[in-house]
Amino acid sequence: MSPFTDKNGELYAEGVPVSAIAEAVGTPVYIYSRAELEARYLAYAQALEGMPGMICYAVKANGNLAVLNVLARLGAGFDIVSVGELEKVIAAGGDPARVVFSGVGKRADELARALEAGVYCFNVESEPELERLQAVAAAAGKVARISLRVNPDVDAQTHPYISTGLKENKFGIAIERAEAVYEKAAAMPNLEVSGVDCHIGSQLTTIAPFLDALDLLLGLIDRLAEKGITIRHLDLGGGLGITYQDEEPPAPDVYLAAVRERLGDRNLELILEPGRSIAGNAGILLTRVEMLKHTEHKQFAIVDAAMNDLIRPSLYGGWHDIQPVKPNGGEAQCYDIVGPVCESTDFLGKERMLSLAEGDLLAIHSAGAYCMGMTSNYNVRCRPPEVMVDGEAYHVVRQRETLEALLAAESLLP
Ligand SMILES: Cc1ncc(COP(=O)(O)O)c(C=O)c1O
Ligand SMILES: N[C@@H](CCCC[NH3+])C(=O)O
Repeated sequence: MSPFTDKNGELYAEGVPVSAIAEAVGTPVYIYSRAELEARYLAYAQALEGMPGMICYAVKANGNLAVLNVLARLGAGFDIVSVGELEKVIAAGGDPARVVFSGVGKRADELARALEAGVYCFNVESEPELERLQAVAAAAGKVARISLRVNPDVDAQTHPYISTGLKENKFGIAIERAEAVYEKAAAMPNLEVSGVDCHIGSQLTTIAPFLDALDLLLGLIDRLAEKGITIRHLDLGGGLGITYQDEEPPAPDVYLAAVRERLGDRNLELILEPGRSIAGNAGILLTRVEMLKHTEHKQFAIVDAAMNDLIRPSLYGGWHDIQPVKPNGGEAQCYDIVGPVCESTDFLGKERMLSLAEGDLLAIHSAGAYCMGMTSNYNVRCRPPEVMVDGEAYHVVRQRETLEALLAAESLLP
């Protein structure tokens, strides 16, 4: 059940009326549920029970320190794509030995820092990266554990902007090239070949594309074994979707049961890198109606959150449920919910049937993943604060950005 539910005619986050949070910290504000984050992580951890492996939460989905800390306390691993994410994981109490490092453009200084911190594995995405890592590891006198991210050319059947496992995508090493690159890696003195990795896309709502990719990777693992290259771990990336509207993605236990069946008695450690399916439905964005604008063609509810606060609708046509915090029982009308930014793509939802008045609070659901992390200062708007609800209590886990700080970061010419 969602941690964001109606009680006494208004919306609660766990045991806290969200209107109280709006009163205290203002709007727009992101609100997360600790219980939901924990439940979603544990669903994965339990589905993996009895087999060696790690659930490495994809930090990019939501990298707030408190979010990372909640997961680190449960023993989560982390999937990172930058040294910035690594430092956040460490600051949040995460164990670098449970970190995998993904990403297509890792700088030499990032590789060096990750090696020094002792990350579990580098998910190498190209031959130039392999050579760069060998050089960095040699200079440090260390051995770096690697997997190759293989691009299996599988259609994830998701939005083209968040599909990553097709030939035309920039990610990974083409599966046809993979054996040759593994041979090259195995001959490099400061690299230890350990795994095979893939990540075919995000917001997948069926298991079939994952299993197609898995079959291709298992075939590769067998061919490598014939060449004397032993693969010890398999990283299937993230990608499991969530319900925004009416999607019915499989639960982690169903997904993992299918994977485990395919793996049979192979002696492989399994790594997953879920992001959205852990954080997505653990967060909402709370916004307030500034004004209602009626035109001949349309009715607009102009709210105090905008595309700079939540860009998924503008960028991917992402659909998020929008719900009045205290429904007023009036007659619903058709509104476009838009922000104050000077772009026609600045909308949070279109053609929603709602009964609204100026000053009303609205909750934008499924906003725990890829929302706060993708905020910007466009139109010189300050990034919103973040609040973590924990039972009957709540904590501000990131302050609202201030105009003073924004101005202070820039300077005039001398
Ligand atoms: C390499 C990698 N791992 C994990 C993820 C997390 O994906 P998701 O949030 O769909 O689970 C992503 C993002 O798509 C990614 O690029
Ligand atoms: N930002 C995307 C997901 C990107 C996944 C990262 N590889 C979204 O909101 O759906």
